[in-house]
Parts: sequence; structure tokens; C-alpha cells
Amino acid sequence: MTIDVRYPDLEGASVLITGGGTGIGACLTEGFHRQGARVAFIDIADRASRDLCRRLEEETGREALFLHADLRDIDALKAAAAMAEHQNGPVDVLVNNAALDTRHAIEEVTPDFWDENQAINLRHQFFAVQAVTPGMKAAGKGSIINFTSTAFMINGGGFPSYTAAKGGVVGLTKGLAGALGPFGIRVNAIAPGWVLTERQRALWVTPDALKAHVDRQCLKIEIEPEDMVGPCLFLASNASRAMTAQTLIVDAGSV
Ligand SMILES: NC(=O)C1=CN([C@@H]2O[C@H](COP(=O)(O)OP(=O)(O)OC[C@H]3O[C@@H](n4cnc5c(N)ncnc54)[C@H](O)[C@@H]3O)[C@@H](O)[C@H]2O)C=CC1
Ligand SMILES: O=C1OC[C@@H](O)[C@H](O)[C@H]1O
Repeated sequence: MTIDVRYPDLEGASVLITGGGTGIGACLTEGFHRQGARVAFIDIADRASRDLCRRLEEETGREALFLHADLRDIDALKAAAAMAEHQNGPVDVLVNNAALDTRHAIEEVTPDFWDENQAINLRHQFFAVQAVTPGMKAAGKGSIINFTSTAFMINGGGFPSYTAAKGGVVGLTKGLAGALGPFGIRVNAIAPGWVLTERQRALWVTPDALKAHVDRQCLKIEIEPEDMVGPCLFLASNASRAMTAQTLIVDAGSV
């Protein structure tokens, strides 16, 4: 699927994406790269991330910057953000995309599991914002996009720590929008429905589960990771300059 849209203000913009090496994140990396943005992305999936960089360079003649860092390690996250700014200039657009949606039964959850799960699904989003806001404040502008999920809106029962974190992302988004709006920085969220990445297809997509999900959607389509790119570019660009503190639901109409 090609994203046939152009936002001229994104050309040359410094964009930092977490979890940009696979899944939805890889489509976002490619989408911003093809707008002419200077993209850096943080991931732990080394091979896939390098393959993505190589393919983009072959196809466009320009490089995207892969930074290996485990987002549960806040010092590593901050070092990666500093490297992105050193290489590409102060971050104009931050996309907090990385997450881990492993299923867990209530009785299996330990305090350590809970903390780890929050660390990869919520905590790093705040600290990535903390890392890039000095540059955004100095520039008097910036756009931050946090990935939440409709899973908590439809009472998804298979991963309570994940849904708690994703509900938290909406609260975080609104609180940050209030704090950063006076500095010209916008903060919005995207809530995808069920997006059929390779990982989803390998782990959880069965004909019955897919049919049940598509049946509840207004649009009878299978949502692809590329479907997240247009909404994310829109929130990043000046096209949405009067929007902040909002959650854009991209779920083919199921909540
Ligand atoms: N795929 C779906 O159906 C849905 C996804 N979402 C949200 O969309 C976003 C992207 O989702 P997917 O592409 O499906 O996720 P994914 O699990 O396929 O990819 C996440 C990326 O983050 C990276 N990552 C994971 N842990 C990391 C860590 N500790 N440090 C650095 N990088 C790490 C992974 O290597 C991977 O590249 C997430 O925030 C997810 O919660 C929301 C609703 C539905
Ligand atoms: O947020 C989500 O919603 C749908 C789930 O199946 C998926 O694993 C998760 O990322």
C-alpha cells in the first residue's frame, strides 16, 4: 500500500520514532522517510531494523538512523534521543510507538511482571517526551504522538496490565498537552483497532477471531499497519495545528 499524501512541512523535519524497526513502527519509519523527513528510530530488533535501513537507502538514496536501545532503560533511551538530536537536529516530531502486548492471566501477574510491563507500555513514553521537550521548547513548536489502543476501550480481557498502560497513555497525552501547549507543543494519541502485523498474524489471528473482529467493525476490512501512517503524518504536520490533547481512533469503526 502506498501512502499517496504529501505534507511539505515534514520535509527535512527531525523525527524520532520508538519501536520503529518492525510492525506499525516500521511503516511509520518508512512513511516519514518518504516525506523527506530525517528519521531516527529506537528499537531492540537489530536485524529487522538494519534490513529496513538498508532497503530505504537502496530505494531512496537517503539514510534513516537506527539506534539500538532498550526503552525500559531510561538512561539508554535518553542517550539514544541525544544521538538522534546530534545527528538530525532537535526533534520536531516524536512518535511513541513501542509496546509489548503479550497476553497474561490475572493469576500469573507478579509485581515484577507488572512493573516490567508498565515500563515497556507506558513509562518510556513519558521519559522520551522529557528528553525531547527542551529542544521543542527552544524551537517554540513540536508534535508528539503517543500510541494507545482501542483494546482498553472494548474491555479486552487478555492483558490487563497492557490495557491499564494504554488507558494511561490517554491520560498522559492529555496531561502533557496541557503542560506543553503554552510552548507551542502539541500532544495527541492514536488508538488503533486490530492491526494485522506479521506478529499479530503469527500469534493471534485465526479465521474465527478475525471474522468476529471484522464483524464488529463498521468497515469490513482487514486493517493493515500501513493504515496507521496517514493519521500519524496528519497529526505530525501543521495540517493538524489546532489539534492537541486528542485521541484519533483508527479502528474501522469498532468502538
Ligand atoms: N497491532 C495491533 O493490533 C495494535 C497495536 N497497537 C499499538 O500500536 C503500536 C505498535 O504496535 P505493533 O506494531 O503491533 O507492535 P509490535 O510488537 O509488532 O512492535 C513493537 C516494536 O517495538 C519494539 N520494542 C519492543 N520492546 C522494546 C524495548 N524494550 N525497547 C525498544 N524497542 C522495543 C519491537 O522490537 C518492535 O519493533 C503499539 O503501541 C501497540 O500497543 C494498538 C492497538 C492494536
Ligand atoms: O492493542 C492491541 O489490540 C488488539 C490486540 O489483539 C493486539 O495484540 C494489541 O496490540
